[in-house]
Amino acid sequence: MSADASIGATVPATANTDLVQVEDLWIAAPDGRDLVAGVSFGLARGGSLGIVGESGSGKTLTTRALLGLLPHGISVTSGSVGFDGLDLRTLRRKEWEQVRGSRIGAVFQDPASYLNPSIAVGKQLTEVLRVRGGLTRSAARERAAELLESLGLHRVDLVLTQYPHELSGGMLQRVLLAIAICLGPELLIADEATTALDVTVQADVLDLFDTVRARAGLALVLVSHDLAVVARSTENLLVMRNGEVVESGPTTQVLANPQHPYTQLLVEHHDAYSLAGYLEKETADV
Ligand SMILES: Nc1ncnc2c1ncn2[C@@H]1O[C@H](COP(=O)(O)OP(=O)(O)OP(=O)(O)O)[C@@H](O)[C@H]1O
Repeated sequence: MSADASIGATVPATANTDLVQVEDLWIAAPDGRDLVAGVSFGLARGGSLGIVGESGSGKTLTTRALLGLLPHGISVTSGSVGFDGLDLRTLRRKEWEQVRGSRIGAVFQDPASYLNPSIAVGKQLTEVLRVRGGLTRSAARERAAELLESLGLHRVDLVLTQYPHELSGGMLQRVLLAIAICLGPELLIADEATTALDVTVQADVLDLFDTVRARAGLALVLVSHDLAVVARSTENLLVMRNGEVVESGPTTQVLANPQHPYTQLLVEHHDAYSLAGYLEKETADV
């Protein structure tokens, strides 16, 4: 799909055909303090990018800029946030509706807080398919069941009638993922989406990201404090500290052979065993 010329402004044309082009992004707090300072990265269509860094390093704010959802009072002060040739900074509220949730989907750490506790999850999913996807009631129901089944849920007819509190964390994350991908986005943002899950469920959900990406050619931005998670699921990596990118490059290369002292520290303090499997090949190549 190409940029819709009817919404927003386009980013200056370059030879770069990346789906996501973030250039020299600065984000500031209400008191003027810089929270994100000069972050740049690109992400190819169908590609994957991990963002790691300690708490407060600016990972979430960077991805929130891609969703046009910065917390109240926090603003982008300069730089550009390009998506398929569109400058997201110039979108108006109405225009965001054509992008957020449809062309860019997102899943977060606490799926329950993104679902309405008093509405059955099936209704929440079918509403998106009906209202935003234009499907009829019965087509939406059929599509919702299909989607949940493809995301590894069993007895989906029952699940569709259940309320968020009746589902486990892993099931809720699958429901949220179904909502995030049901309109066929080109980009999925996953911000600590597997952090609260136990290790086996976490692996299942990460497998689902792979499946969905392969099936739909989806690009992925994966924010995690866990180096093993990004090592497993992303091709390229940004390491952030104090709002800045201190190191970037192919994930296996950055983690197997970190150049910046901060990345070295992160790798050193990470459970070496959990990283080893993913880095084996790279280490053998170095
Ligand atoms: N609503 C807010 N008001 C003021 N400062 C904020 C707000 N949200 C985030 N910040 C500040 O912005 C900086 C970057 O926050 P951000 O949430 O992007 O970090 P992060 O790397 O995602 O951390 P974590 O891993 O803890 O989620 C931090 O210093 C944080 O305190």
